[in-house]
Amino acid sequence: MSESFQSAYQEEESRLNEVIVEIDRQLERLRGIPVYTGHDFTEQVLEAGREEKRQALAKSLPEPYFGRLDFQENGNGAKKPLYIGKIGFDKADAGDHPMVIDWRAPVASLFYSFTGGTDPASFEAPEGIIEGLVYLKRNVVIRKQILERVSDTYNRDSGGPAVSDEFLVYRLGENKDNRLRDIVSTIQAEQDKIIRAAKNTALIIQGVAGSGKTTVALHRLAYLLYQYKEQVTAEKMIIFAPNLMFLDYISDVLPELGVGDIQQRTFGDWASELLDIQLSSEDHAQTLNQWFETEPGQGTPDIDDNVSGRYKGSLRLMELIRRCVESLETEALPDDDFSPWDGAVLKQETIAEWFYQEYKPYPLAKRKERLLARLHRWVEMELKKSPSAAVMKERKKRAAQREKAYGNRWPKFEPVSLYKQLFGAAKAAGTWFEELSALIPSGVLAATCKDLKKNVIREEDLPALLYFHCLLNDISGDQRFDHIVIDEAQDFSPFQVAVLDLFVRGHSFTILGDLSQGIHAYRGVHAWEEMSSLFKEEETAYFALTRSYRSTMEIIEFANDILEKGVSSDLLAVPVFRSGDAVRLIPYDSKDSRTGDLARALDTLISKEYRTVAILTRTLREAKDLHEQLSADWPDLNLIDGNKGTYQGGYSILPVYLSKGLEFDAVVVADADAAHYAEKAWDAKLMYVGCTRALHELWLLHGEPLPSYVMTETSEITVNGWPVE
Ligand SMILES: Nc1ncnc2c1ncn2[C@@H]1O[C@H](COP(=O)(O)OP(=O)(O)OP(=O)(O)O)[C@@H](O)[C@H]1O
Repeated sequence: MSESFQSAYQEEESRLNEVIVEIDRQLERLRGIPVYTGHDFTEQVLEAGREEKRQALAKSLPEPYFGRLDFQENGNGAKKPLYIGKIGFDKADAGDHPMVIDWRAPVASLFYSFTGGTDPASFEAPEGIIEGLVYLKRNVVIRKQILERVSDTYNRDSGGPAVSDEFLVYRLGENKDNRLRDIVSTIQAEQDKIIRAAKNTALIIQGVAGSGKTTVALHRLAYLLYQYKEQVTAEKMIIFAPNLMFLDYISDVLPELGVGDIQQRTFGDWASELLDIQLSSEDHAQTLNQWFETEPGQGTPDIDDNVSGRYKGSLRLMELIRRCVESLETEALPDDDFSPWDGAVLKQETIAEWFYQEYKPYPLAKRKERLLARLHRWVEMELKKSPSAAVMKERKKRAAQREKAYGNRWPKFEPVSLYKQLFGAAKAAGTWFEELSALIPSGVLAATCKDLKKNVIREEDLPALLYFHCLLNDISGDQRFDHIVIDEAQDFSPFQVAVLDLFVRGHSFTILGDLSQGIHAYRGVHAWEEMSSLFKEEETAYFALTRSYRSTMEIIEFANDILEKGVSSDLLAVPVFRSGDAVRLIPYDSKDSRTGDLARALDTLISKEYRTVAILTRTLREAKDLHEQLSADWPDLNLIDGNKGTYQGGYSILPVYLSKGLEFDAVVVADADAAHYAEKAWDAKLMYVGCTRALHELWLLHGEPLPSYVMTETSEITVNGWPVE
């Protein structure tokens, strides 16, 4: 241990003790105040504040901070060490600066945005830009109040070098458990920009595999809650993610950041609940079957804009629906007078004036409702003019029948009913439906009509149904969001985002994805312009994350090669300098040895004490078969088949397409050969997704031949055959 390191360690240890004593002191004081349970409002507010503080202090006690930045503000005295933690707090007797600064505070942004050199650094504070000099950037690891590591990543005294990746590499080298974790101690400058971007912007983020998209989105939510406390609440923020297992996998990050109550849903769940409709239970499995389970190696059918999912996610359908509702509005009103009994007449022109002028600000369903209520009030007024009670009774009876009949002459302003009419699955309320239906691609029209006649509603129908809903009804205050995160957004459609935009205030979106992982291209976007074009230029911002933090350099270079050769993509990842074992390409000894070889691979990797290991098969069928064959020897081996809502970690077998979003210490790609992965961009993307799930070690077991996009010849990156035992 060098002398300077020893003194840094001692300095930090004594500072840590000081902080712990202070937290204990404050906690003791707060716990000594009896909990207020009375009815006095002011006291209740004070008690809530004390309770929040008690919890925050107790939470920060085991690890009060993780970083230190020595900063000297221009024209404002001496350099000061700023300690940065997940939760900020001041010294009880108000010292001249906080003991620990919340990582989300403006000054803490320097800890992340400062990349080195000797030039002055600056950050944006509420009072304006503050400039100064950074002297030291230090990471510390504290666990259970014990100082475990001190790592200086920048020291001005050493000539002002670039901030080093040493601490980041140390963190990335750790084995992962079964959950995504927070990264507050190592957020990178490019990620920090996204986390702290202004709230009312539709951020679109293209990030290579492992660039921290999901992680960054979660940190951004925590930041928005801190920075815009007056404008946003956790309950009014939502994360859309692809499935329940993925939501479970990411579910620890927000609580770690001290944030609760943010809604985490799949789009299908949220939309079908809002519309109060039941989605077809077979839809999901049928879609996956159609696209992923057909004969592997043959490649998927070609995808164009008239494929059902692409069309139903398109702005073409959105426009059709808008026109449909526009026609409904012009044609809805019955074109004759209303007469509740012979001799009483409410002129059509009067009704039209109510509908087209007075109630114009309301959406259609509300206008109809208001109009019929007013018509009823008019009837009641007229009834009062009856000459006798007997006549009144007779008129009342007649009026009730005619009001009902009149109401029935109006179209039903109900999404499913209108959608069925548009696709020819129910009798249309007007000829304009047919004119619009003729614009729908014939294959989509016929298949959807067939489904709808059987009341089968699929997830791909939801944007259209939601849009009908929005055009016909009010979106209530409690249905509106302060912010929406869309993860794996390459699988979302422009129509989905356009409809969600109606539910969020100020276009406040974080939309993250990776086009290279667009394996659901039959429904997702093929270019980010499809989404950015939904917003005005000043409402949206685009960021690209190119550094990949998950995998070793060898794995990233191998995966980049798949993209270059198989997808002709230039969205390549830049690795952090973290070297590991070469990627292993292992031919099966023979066709019969496949199961044995995969078992051997699993056994070898498990014996290396990785906490998470996965075998990725090309199809679910193969995953199930293999799981059955291997589970006798490994009873704890999980089969991930897309039906579970939780993610257990440990050792898993799953089809490659279900691995998207997850990561494992070691990955075995089973059957990485041309018989399973065709010479098509889509298959290369599947292979890319599979390979980029690995943190430390990647093995590909295969028959012959390999697809052309699998690199074999670069000895620093790949090696052939089993490790020598
Ligand atoms: N700044 C960072 N410091 C430490 N670890 C990081 C950092 N950024 C990302 N990581 C780690 O990299 C891994 C990938 O992160 P994440 O899953 O958020 O990436 P992603 O871009 O969503 O990946 P993919 O698209 O491949 O699913 C995680 O283990 C995460 O903790």
